[in-house]
Amino acid sequence: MDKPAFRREMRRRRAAFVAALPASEREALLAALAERLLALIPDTGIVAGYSAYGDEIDVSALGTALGDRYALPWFAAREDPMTFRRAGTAREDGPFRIAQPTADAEIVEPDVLLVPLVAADLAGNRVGQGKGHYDRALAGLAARKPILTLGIAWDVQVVEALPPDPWDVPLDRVVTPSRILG
Ligand SMILES: Nc1nc2c(c(=O)[nH]1)N(C=O)[C@@H](CNc1ccc(C(=O)N[C@@H](CCC(=O)O)C(=O)O)cc1)CN2
Ligand SMILES: Nc1ncnc2c1ncn2[C@@H]1O[C@H](COP(=O)(O)OP(=O)(O)OP(=O)(O)O)[C@@H](O)[C@H]1O
Repeated sequence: MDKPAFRREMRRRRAAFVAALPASEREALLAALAERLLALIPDTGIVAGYSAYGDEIDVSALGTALGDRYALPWFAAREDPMTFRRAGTAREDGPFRIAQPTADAEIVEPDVLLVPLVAADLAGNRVGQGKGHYDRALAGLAARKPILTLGIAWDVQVVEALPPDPWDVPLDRVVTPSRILG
């Protein structure tokens, strides 16, 4: 199966899982994920999360818990590289129609990067949106300072093995509501 077909297949699998997930169970899984993440994340440093959209797993509870230390991806335009700004509380829609901090929020360099996944394997190889935003961010940030990278997903998004592309930078850990891999 080629990568676009695999990505579609995994998005379908995620959609089917989320559609069948009762609200109460969803809340329990989100709380379990936030708790696992809080236990893994060091006590200091900037943590870049993401504003979940569609069927992605929501990490906003972690953002609330981290307060000032929480940052989000920020884009001026679709073609621009991904940057990060302190999350604060104000949000506006970015060019991908994903909520982001306002343009006056401080630019920051994360020490911990939460990476929303379409799929990952047991070794931390990853498939995302396919636009290379996280591929480039992982390469760029890691060249400047040590960074902890945590892939975030529902359990159904984890597969045994994915063939990595040459530019792929494996994740340090993959975290789901029930497991920490890696
Ligand atoms: N919640 C969240 N925030 C994120 C990402 C992500 O995957 N999830 N990103 C990850 O890089 C970055 C934004 N990059 C993105 C790149 C492409 C699309 C996009 O095209 N989405 C549409 C169309 C997909 C398609 O090409 O078919 C979609 O999902 O329907 C979205 C975000 C940073 N913020
Ligand atoms: N370090 C990099 N610098 C420039 N371009 C890159 C880099 N890494 C990847 N790319 C390009 O970005 C695209 C990423 O496609 P790929 O299918 O690997 O996305 P992905 O695994 O879903 O990851 P992402 O979540 O980063 O989009 C490819 O076209 C690749 O050539």
